[in-house]
Order: sequence, then C-alpha cells, then structure tokens
Amino acid sequence: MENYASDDPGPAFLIGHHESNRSMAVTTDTIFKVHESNYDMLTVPITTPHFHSRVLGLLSSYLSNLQSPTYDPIGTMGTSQNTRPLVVPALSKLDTHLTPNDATSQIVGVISSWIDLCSPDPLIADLSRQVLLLEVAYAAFCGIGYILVPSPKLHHGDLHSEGVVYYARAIQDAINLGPYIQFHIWLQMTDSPELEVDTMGDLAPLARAEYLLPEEGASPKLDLFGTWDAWDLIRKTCKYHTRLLVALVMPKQLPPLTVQSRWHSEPVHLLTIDGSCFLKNQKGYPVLSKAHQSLIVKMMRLRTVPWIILCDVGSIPGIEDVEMDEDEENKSPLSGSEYPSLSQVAGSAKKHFDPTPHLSYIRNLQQRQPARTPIERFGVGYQDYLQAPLQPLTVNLESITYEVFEKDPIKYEWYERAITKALRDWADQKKPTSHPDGKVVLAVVGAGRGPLVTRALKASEEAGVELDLWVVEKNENAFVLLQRHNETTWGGKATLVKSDMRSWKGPRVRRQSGGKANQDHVGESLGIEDSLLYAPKKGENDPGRASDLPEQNTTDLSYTHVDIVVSELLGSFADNELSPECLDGINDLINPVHGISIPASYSAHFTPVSAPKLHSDVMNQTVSNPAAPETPYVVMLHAIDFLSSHETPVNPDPGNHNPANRSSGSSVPITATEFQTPFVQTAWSFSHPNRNIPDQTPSSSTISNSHNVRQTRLSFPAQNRGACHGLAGYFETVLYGDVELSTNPVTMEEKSASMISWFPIYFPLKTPLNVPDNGEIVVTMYRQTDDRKVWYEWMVEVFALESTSAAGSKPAAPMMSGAQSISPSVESLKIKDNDQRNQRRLGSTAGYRRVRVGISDLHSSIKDGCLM
Ligand SMILES: C[S@@+](CC[C@H](N)C(=O)[O-])C[C@H]1O[C@@H](n2cnc3c(N)ncnc32)[C@H](O)[C@@H]1O
Repeated sequence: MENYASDDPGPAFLIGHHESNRSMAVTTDTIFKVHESNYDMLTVPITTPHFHSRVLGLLSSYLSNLQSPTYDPIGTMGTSQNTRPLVVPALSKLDTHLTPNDATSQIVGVISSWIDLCSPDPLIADLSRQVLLLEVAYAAFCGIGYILVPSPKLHHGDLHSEGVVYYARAIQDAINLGPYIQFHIWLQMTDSPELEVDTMGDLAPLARAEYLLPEEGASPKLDLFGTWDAWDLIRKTCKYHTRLLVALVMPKQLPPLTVQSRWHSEPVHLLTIDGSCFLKNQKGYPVLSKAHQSLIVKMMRLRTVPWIILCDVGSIPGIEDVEMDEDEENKSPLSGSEYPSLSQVAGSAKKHFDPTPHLSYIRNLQQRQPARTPIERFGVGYQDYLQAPLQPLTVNLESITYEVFEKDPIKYEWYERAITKALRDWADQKKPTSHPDGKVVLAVVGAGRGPLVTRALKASEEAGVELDLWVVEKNENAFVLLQRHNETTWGGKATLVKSDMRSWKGPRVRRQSGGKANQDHVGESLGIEDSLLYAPKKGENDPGRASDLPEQNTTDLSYTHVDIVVSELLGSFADNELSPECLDGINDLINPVHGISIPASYSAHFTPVSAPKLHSDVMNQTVSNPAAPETPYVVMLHAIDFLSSHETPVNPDPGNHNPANRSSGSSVPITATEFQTPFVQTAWSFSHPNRNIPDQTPSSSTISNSHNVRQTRLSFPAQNRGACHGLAGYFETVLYGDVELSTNPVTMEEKSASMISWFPIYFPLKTPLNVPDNGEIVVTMYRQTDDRKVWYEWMVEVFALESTSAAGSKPAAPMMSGAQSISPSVESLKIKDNDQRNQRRLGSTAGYRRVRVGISDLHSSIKDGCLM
C-alpha cells in the first residue's frame, strides 16, 4: 500500500481535546491557543461544579423532607410517581462558564456526566432530565452546535437496560429544544459492566432502594452488542433523527470484528481516544496498536469523516499548567510535522520537548493513511448516497453518463479479452460463419458512444479474425458520436444502425460477388422504420467499404445471422435495466447453431444488511415521495453491516494490543480493517442466446414476457442481533469462458478487482426488522412483469430459534424453512446448506423450533417499474 499521493490527499483529520475535569471559561484567546497547538477544537462542560453541588443540595433537602404521598380512595395517586415534583431552578451566573462568543463554533459542549437519565428511581431520572434540558437550552442559547451526551447507564444492581427508554425519551426532548445542535451519544463499543463506575457526586447511587431489585449477586456479563442495543432503542425512539449521532469510545482492547463492523455502519461522528488507549514505544512515545490504527483508517473513510477527540492526554500548552514528570522532560523532539521514527529519534542531536505527543502521533497517522482504491477515489461523495437506477431503455443517456462508464479500467479490458477468446475459439474450432466471405458477423448492440466497438476491432486484430461489424444503438444523440467515430477512428469498418435492437431485422450481406456494392444500397434496402445505416460518401474518409467494394444490385442483399452479439445492458442487479428483454428481441437473429452472446449469462445476488443512514434517508424522502421505500436504489454502499456473514474474518488482525505488533514509526504501512465476509446468495440468472423462449401467440398484439419472471426464497443465518433495514444487491456475469465481471463482495476481487462501473443496489424496508442473536432472515423476492414493464417485489421474515427441550444445546446454524441457502462462491456455506437441507428433509432439528418474530410488508417497485 502506498501512502496518499499529493493528488489524493485523503481525508483530513479534525482533532479535538477533552479533559474530564475541565472547568474554565473558554475565550477566543483559548481557542487561539488550541489552534496554535495544532488541535482543531475543545470540549467544554456546559455547567460548573457549582451547579452540580446546587443540584445535589436540592436533592438532599428534598429527600430529607420527603413524606409518603397520601393515597386517595380510588388510587389515582398510585399512578403518579412525582406527586410533589422537584424542580431545578434555571441556571445562574455561577452555574456556567459558557458565554456566547466567537469561540463557541470551535467548542463541543459536554452534558454533565453525573446525571442518570436511566435511573429506575423516577425522582433521579426526572432530575437528570431537567439538568439535561437546562444544559441543552443554555448551550443552544450560546450557539453551540455540537453536544456530547454521556452514555446511558445500563446497570442498576440487578436491573439491566431498563431505563434506556427514559433516556431515549429525554433525548427526543433535547433534540427539539436545540434545533441547530448535533447530539452525540457517547457510547462504549460493548456493554462491559466494569466500565460503568460511579464516581463521587453521581446521582445514580442515590436511587432509592425501593426502586431497585434485591441484588442476587449474579455477576453481570460482557454483552458485545449491549451498547448497540441501547443506541438502537434511542435512535428508534427519536425516529432516526439526522441530528442524533454517535460518539464512539475506542476501547483499550478492541472487540471482535463483528462488533467493530456494526459501529462502522452507525453514524459515528466523533471517535474518542483516551490516553490510556495508547501504548508506549521503546522510546516512551505514545503509539496505538496496529489494530487500533487499522480501525481508525477504516472509520476515516466514512462519507462523513469522524472527528477524533483525544481524552485526558495532558493539557494544551498555555491553557492549563503542564504537569510534566521527569521522564517526559527528557524526551526527544519531533522533527517538523512528521512523527519521528526510532532511527530519526536516535540520530537527532537537537532535543525538544513535545508537549502534545498523542496529538503528534495522530497527525502522523493522518499522513500515513493508505492510498484509496480506484473505486474509493471514483466514489468520493457518492458513499451511501441514494440514486434512482438508470433506465437506459426508455431514457436517452447523456454523454457525461457514458463518459463516466468509459472511465472503468476493467470492464472494457475484460470485454476485449472475452471477444478475443471467442474469436480465437471460433477460428480454432473452424466453425462456419454467417458471412459468405467467412468473416465473423459481430454486432455490438446498445453501443452507446462506441467503446465496445473499439474493443471488438482490437480483439479482431489480436485474434487475427476478420469481422463483419454491425453497431446498433437507439439513442439518436449517441448515434451522432458513433457516426463520427466510424469516420475518424474505426476507418468506416462498422455498419451503423440507428434502431431499437428489438426491431432490427439483422445484418445483410451479399450472396454473390460481381456487382457494385455500396453502403447506400444497404441503407436503402433495410426498410426499418426509424433506422439508419451510416454510409460515408465515397472518397470521404471511407477507406474500407464504399469505394473498395465491387458494385452490385440491392436485390443481391439478404439477411444473415449474427455470429457474436456483444452487449452491455446490465444494471446493478444484473437484469434491472432489462437486458433479458432487449436480448430476447434479437434472439432470433443469432446464429442458431454456433451463435455466442457476450455476456453469456448473468445472475443477481443479495444479502440482508443493516443500513441506518440509508434507512433515515429513505424515510426523509418518503415525506415528498410515498414510493420512496418501495424503490430499489443504486448506492455505493459503505456505512452498512452485513447481518449474515462468515464468523471467521477474512483478514483477522492478530495485532490487537500485542506489544510485538506495536507501531512507533512513520514508515510502518497501515491497512484499513477488513470486516467479515458476507453471506451473499444467488437470486436468479439469465443466459443468452435463450433457446427456451416460448413461441408467442400470433393473435396477441403484445409479446409475452412471462419467461423472464423469476422468484426466489432464500434463508440467511444471522449470528448476531441487529436491525435489518434492507437488502444489498449485486451481480455477476460470465462474459465468455472464464472471463467474468462481479460486484458481489465475495467474488469481485477474484473476478474483476477495481471495476468501478456499477455500484450495488439497495432494496429498502419501510420498517426495520429486529433480528435476534442466532436468528434467521428469510427473503422472498420476485421479478415480475405485465408484458409492458418489469418490477421487483421483496419481503423479509425474521425467525428466532426457541428451545423445545430444557437441555438443548444451540445448533450451529438456524433451521431452514422452505427457503434455499445456496452460495456458489462460498464452499463452507455450501456444506452448511447441505446439512440444513438434509435436516429439512428430516423435518426438524432436535430440541429447537423456529418462531417468526418479524415480518415486513410485501414491497413492490411496480409504480417505478422499468418500461419495456
Ligand atoms: C449501459 S449503456 C452501455 C453503452 C456502451 N456499450 C458502453 O459499454 O459504454 C447501454 C446502451 O444501450 C442502449 N440501449 C438500451 N436498450 C437498447 C435497445 N433496446 N436497443 C438499442 N439500444 C439500446 C442505451 O441507449 C445505451 O446506450
């Protein structure tokens, strides 16, 4: 991996400084010093310790005077928890250091960490809610744009996650109160009870005993998805609000990749790294483990690059007193903006003190970001951006759209390879051609601006096989360019036909020689409405055809077959731009014995995903477009999590906090963390020429398209709980022989790495479905047609496994219903699939039964179907 080149500077890191016990007024001068130290921002508590003691005092006097409520005879008082509510008075001068000034734009306000919005004691929860709202209101008044809200407290004695719903409700109020504020919920990656430590002055321990469960001493366990669960509840309560974001704590010990990839799919806008997360290299400099570096690299490639907040890493020079220990005072200098390698340090004679070594390290990490892949560079700005799929059949594409396709470094190269191979095979196998002179009749159908024509001509040269080349395109604007290319680039070697390929009658050839052949004759003789054959004037840049060919009469021309038809009519889900219907239209023109289609076949694939950003965007679009949640979108999927995947990561990083893998220097390459391999399955496929098209009824005015209907029902085991927001769709195609293209993440590297022409497709769900641990997601999908248009229908069911015997052990994978589970590319899953099918034949798995716990609507894109 190279580092970023100067023409690809990579994402800029914005880095902030957080001090847990900061209590000072922030002025423009403070911010000046922050910038001077190379930080970009500062966190500031919204209120002071004075406010904290005022609230504690209020609570204490309230509790000491508390009398039990007098219950009325019909018990209405029993339904009210706060019979005499405790009201926190508005902030006073001493309660906050914040004041509206120019500095506020560089500040992240921090909500008091001593509150407990989740407390089972309604008094504490309500007091905390009031503190939150007072602080938010004041921050909003001051013009603060970003707020950090301490995480919900998940453990209260033996109660677990009970109060998250109160927290969520309070956050909803806060969002409404600060209409210009972005709220960052400060979350650990996993729910680890020992990370929830109460400190002096916290409200949590003040919860009254009657609201807590008697502790039975069962020690709470680590729950890998516990904090994600809490986040899911909060954001659902707040209806996926676009101003509700995650501030994610980088833990000292990183959790499994399944957990990391889940957070990567969430709106993480702040990444907080505590001083304790850093290791020390041999020279005593703070460094991060390789695993931490790789995760940062991965996170920094999100569409919205998260800001990094360094927490408790020492003071900013000039702002607070720098307390140095002797060791630190003797440390070596940083040379320029580069963080020094060990040899640089050893060789440096001049010694300086670096007051912000953690910051210097992160700045150095920024410079060592690996180069972006071609698709990442190509897709900048398009990550997780919903686009309506193209309809090139009914809408004429613009030149710029073709230009974007033509930038693909792989697609055209692979087509050329496929055509060359097909021509060589044709010649080697001495197959008769459809041309009387023995030329192979090749037609590029749907030629656009002609890149495949250029490739066909190159392939002909490479293979040493002569072509009779036909070019069909229905876009009259693109056709102008085809005419120009034929004249200037292709030497008039192509015969151009402006027509919908479905109404083209096929190529024409002379059966006898001796007469005067002229392209004009060919054009006149076609007799196809709205079609045009391009015939350059004699002597006018027309070396190949008009002047060289012997004269003959048009009556000598007759239709012939196409030996090789080359097309690129594929969409992100293979058949969604109606390649099957278009190629059916020329099926009869293809040489019935030896005819070849490039592509020979293509297949659609999908897998269920969690995609909160896409869900939120689709919901927002629904306001103006009710069909939005029933539209398949083309998206460069990025912030998504695959719900069904291999448990073993593709590229496990053993370097997680292993001192042997410590990185100290500027020269060590970093790669982005690779998450697990998804379980992607094949929905259906099409192949051409299609020898099985049923005969059309002569009495019917329309062509029956029922042979292009498809249906599938596939089951996906889901190892970990999550929220299913939709399906990610891909395609694979066999161009010819072993030349294949793929956007399927499982096979793309092997088949067509670096191809950029297609982004995946996303089939949304109107309402997300929650999936339990070790659950099963079953997807039923249809490709439908009414002979005028084509559309998709999709529906998702979620199943949980329920033990039917007290002592049953968990099966390796969920049970199957009527669904298939086949992935041709994933051998291990094939084996699992066979096992499951065998089980299905037997009818049960001992000790377990499937319980449907969720079902989506039957979604249909009929309103936005593709017109045939
Ligand atoms: C995805 S573009 C590919 C263009 C070009 N072959 C390339 O690879 O850059 C598909 C092209 O097929 C054309 N097309 C689609 N359906 C067609 C049809 N039924 N008859 C003729 N052209 C068609 C479109 O106008 C468009 O130019």
